[in-house]
Order: sequence, then structure tokens, then C-alpha cells
Amino acid sequence: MTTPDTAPAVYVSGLLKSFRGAGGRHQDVLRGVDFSAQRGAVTTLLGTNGAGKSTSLACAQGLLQPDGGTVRLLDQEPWRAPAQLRARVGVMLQDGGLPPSQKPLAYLRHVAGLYAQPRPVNELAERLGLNEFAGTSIRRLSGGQKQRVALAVALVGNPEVLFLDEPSAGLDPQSRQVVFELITELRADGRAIVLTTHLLEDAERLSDTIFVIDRGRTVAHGTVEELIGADGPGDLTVAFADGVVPTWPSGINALPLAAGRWQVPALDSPATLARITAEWAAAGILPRELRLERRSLEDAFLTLAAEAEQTPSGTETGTEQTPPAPQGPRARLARVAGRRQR
Ligand SMILES: Nc1ncnc2c1ncn2[C@@H]1O[C@H](COP(=O)(O)OP(=O)(O)OP(=O)(O)O)[C@@H](O)[C@H]1O
Repeated sequence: MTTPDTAPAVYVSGLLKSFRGAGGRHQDVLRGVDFSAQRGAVTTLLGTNGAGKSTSLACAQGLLQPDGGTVRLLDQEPWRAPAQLRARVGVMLQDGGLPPSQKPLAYLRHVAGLYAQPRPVNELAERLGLNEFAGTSIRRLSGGQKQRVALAVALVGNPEVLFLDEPSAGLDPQSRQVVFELITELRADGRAIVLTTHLLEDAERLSDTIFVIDRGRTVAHGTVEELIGADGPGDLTVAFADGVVPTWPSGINALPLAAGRWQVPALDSPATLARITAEWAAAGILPRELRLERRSLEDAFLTLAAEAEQTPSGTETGTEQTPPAPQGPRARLARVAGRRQR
């Protein structure tokens, strides 16, 4: 990755991190993570479970010191940074990191009191529905309720940079919508938002830039359009009335589906589409339905994961390699998609 022209709020390059695993051996968890986050943008680290997203975020925030690579957070090395830097950064951790015996609103007020210009606590509590359980101690809250408190705590200091580790995990649709709206507002207000997710739908909906992390490495980055390949091929699906059997120009790979439907995968040019419809015009047939669907982020992610799987994983001598994924990319994505259904 080249150094960006404008100084990003977060800049991470060549990040390395090992942990001592079972039997005292090192496991290389990060083996070359690169990402940067601009102000006024949502930057997403996308990857399957265990890819290294949370570890990358922890290094970028200064909660963990990396073994190698460069990290700049608001132009400083975060693990050496003074308290003033902390005050400019909001963090929502995956496990919440909240004091279990405290009550949500009292704790939020306490945290707000630590900042020079906090957001109004009542407004945040209202937006995130914290009043419903204001009198319950944090340890008794549901997972989704804790998530909402954790997000409020991350936001209350009015941070310039916001790190959100899986912000929508475990939230009901209504709360998820509120979180999306808050993130969109923060972006419009010029904050740099870095989030992690393995939910392709969330990544597609929210992100200005996505960095795809696979087994400790950044394997691709770009806008959703760039990753999908907006000008690339799409799948054409057509349906005909009962008894109509379409003819196809030579060289067109049309696959019959159920109930009078056909699919032409990876249709790659307007000229090909024109040839197909000209054939039907000549035969005097009109489809009941015609849909050209662009590739989804899911398709792009599958391709990237498959490519990454074929790349040998280099690592230092004497250390334990990150074990190859036990399943293929399709199965790994199935797990991702399974979680998306929640
Ligand atoms: N403190 C630690 N000690 C040992 N291993 C760790 C530690 N923290 C993380 N790991 C390992 O590092 C790998 C990456 O973990 P990480 O939490 O960064 O992944 P992730 O991409 O955030 O996954 P998920 O989507 O499941 O949250 C995992 O194999 C994990 O077990």
C-alpha cells in the first residue's frame, strides 16, 4: 500500500503480531495488515472469524503493541501516546469492557464527566434506548443491550476517531438501524470511523472503503464498487410464459432453471445482451421477466478468499504458521452468511 497523499486519521502498514499459543509456540496472527482511515469516512475491516480484525484494531488503538510494522493514530504512535490522544478517540470493544456492577446511565454520566466537551448524555441515552434498562446493572443486561451501552460510551466523548468492533453484532433490527444512522451522522460530521465486521451486508451498506483481511493479511482493499468490479460481468436471469422455449444465439451459455427460467452467468457486454434480445425479437418472443444482477460483495469476497487460499503463507522460521483454514472459502463464507441471518 502506498502512503496516502492526505494524512489519514489512522495509518497502519505491514502490521505483525504473534501470540504465544498452546505449548509456548508462537502463532503469527497478523502477518502484514495494511489499512488507513480518512476523516469523514467509514473504513471497514472485513474478514472471516479469526482473520485478525480485532487484533488489528487493538494495535491501531494502542491496546496492543505490534511486533512490527507502522501504526499512526492522529499522527502519533498510539501505545506511547499521552492521555490527550485517548480523549480524541472512542473505542467500542467486542466484549464491551464495561464495569459489570455499574448501572448504564450512571456509568455513561461518569464517562461523560471525563471529557471536556461530551455529547449530551440524555440525547445519547434516548437515541440508543438506554432508558429502558437504566436501573439494571450492566451484568444483568442482554448482549444487545450491552452493545448499545458500549456504543454510547464510545460516542460520549465526541471522538475524532471511532473504533467499533462489530458494532451491529447481536442487535435487533431496530437497534441496528439506529446504529447505522449514528454512524452515518458521524461520518457526515467529519469523524473517522473504523469498524470491523464479518457481515457482508453491513460492510456493503456502510463502508466508504473496505480492507479485506484474510488469515492475518490484507488481501484487497477498495470501495464496494471497486471490490465488486462495477463494470464487470453480471448474471442475467430471464423467465418466459408456460410453453415458450427460447432460442439462444451461438456461444451463449444459458442454463435452464426451474419454472421456465433461464440464467446466463457472467454476461459481460451490452453487445452480448443485444444479440440475445435480437434473437428473441426475430423469434417473436418476449420474456415475462428479465433481470441483470451485478456481482454481490459476497461473490467478490468468495473470489478473494479462494485466491488467498491458493497463496502460500510465508512466516518466520521457528514460529508456528497460522494453520490453514480448516474449510474452503465457500464453507467459511457459509458460516459468515449463517451469522448474517440472525
Ligand atoms: N491474546 C491472545 N492470545 C492468543 N491468541 C489470540 C489472542 N488474541 C487473539 N488471538 C488469536 O488471534 C486470531 C485472530 O483473532 P481476532 O480476534 O483478531 O480475529 P477476528 O478477525 O477479530 O475474529 P472474529 O470475527 O471472530 O472476532 C485468532 O486465532 C485468535 O484465537
